[in-house]
Amino acid sequence: MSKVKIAISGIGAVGGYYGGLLAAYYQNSENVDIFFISRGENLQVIRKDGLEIKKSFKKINARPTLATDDPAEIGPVDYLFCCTKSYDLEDNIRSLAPAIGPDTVIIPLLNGANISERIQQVLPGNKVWKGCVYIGSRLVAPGYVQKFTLKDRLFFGLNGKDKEKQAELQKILSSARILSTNPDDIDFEIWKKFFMISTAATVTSYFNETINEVIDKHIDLFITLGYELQSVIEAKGIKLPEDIVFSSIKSQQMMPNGSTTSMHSDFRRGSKTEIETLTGYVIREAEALGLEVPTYQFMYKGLTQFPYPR
Ligand SMILES: NC(=O)C1=CN([C@@H]2O[C@H](COP(=O)(O)OP(=O)(O)OC[C@H]3O[C@@H](n4cnc5c(N)ncnc54)[C@H](OP(=O)(O)O)[C@@H]3O)[C@@H](O)[C@H]2O)C=CC1
Ligand SMILES: CC(C)(CO)C(=O)C(=O)O
Repeated sequence: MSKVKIAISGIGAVGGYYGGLLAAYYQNSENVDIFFISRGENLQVIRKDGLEIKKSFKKINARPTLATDDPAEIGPVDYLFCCTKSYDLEDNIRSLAPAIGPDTVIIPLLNGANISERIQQVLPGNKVWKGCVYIGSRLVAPGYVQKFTLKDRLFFGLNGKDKEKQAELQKILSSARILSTNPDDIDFEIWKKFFMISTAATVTSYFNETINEVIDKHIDLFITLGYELQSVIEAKGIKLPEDIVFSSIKSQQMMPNGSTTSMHSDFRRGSKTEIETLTGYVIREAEALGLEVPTYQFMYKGLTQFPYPR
């Protein structure tokens, strides 16, 4: 039997965490090869010293079969996890062409409501599943990923399709101690995660405060964003849990003090951000549906039209 080839594109906070756990477990495996698609100084450090992952009190060093910035060195893989940011999703997917064959399954782990659909538009003939993750992690230095939340869950799938292949992937993940769920209704999970991250990323970035700070000081606006987003998602015909506005905030109260969203971290660093995917998307969808989302609108305006206080 030929080896299962798995590539992870974007060895940052999310790709580094999941790719790292896979590479550490399958190092020297006769059945599975793990490839990292990375670049720059991060790639140089990983090639030299491996990738270090800090998870609670544990440190794991991971060395993939190959770490490269050239997907042609890898060739077509069985599974390709996409873990870059959403602002360069399409360009990144095009650059991955040499690693994508007719049987390659693509699994995006990015935050966003329509990430798989965006990939499918670039690759209309390929298999694109859906995915999302609940972890909080950061690439704190080249070659070094820290996970700061206890929460640790990866959801993936494609409603009712490819079940056998999904079972194969889930076995590969669980052997590497990656907690994953392959639900019957992956769309539900994607929208639930989008709900959580869109509201939290928007409010933490707007106030330049951590999740617990905005819960303490601006709970009213956090809730209002939730109601606005709930109205948009429901108008699209998507069913969410009835208590989504409050359960979503409650689930984030469990995050360690000082935790914030990755979009807020990007604003703080002065980097490019995912605002169009996490905030702008809601405004554009609301407009198309003829709905008002005033709180989203003023926060979006504040975040896009004024210099960010740092
Ligand atoms: N961090 C978190 O806790 C969570 C993040 N997410 C989501 O996951 C996605 C990824 O986020 P995160 O991991 O934090 O982001 P990071 O910026 O930490 O990681 C993305 C990585 O992708 C690399 N990259 C981008 N383009 C390419 C390319 N063409 N070739 C090789 N490498 C590339 C970046 O390199 P470079 O630095 O050189 O650009 C970077 O190292 C986002 O959608 C985010 O919202 C979801 C849940 C939790
Ligand atoms: C808020 C958090 C850490 C929760 O998983 C997240 O998804 C993100 O920052 O992108």
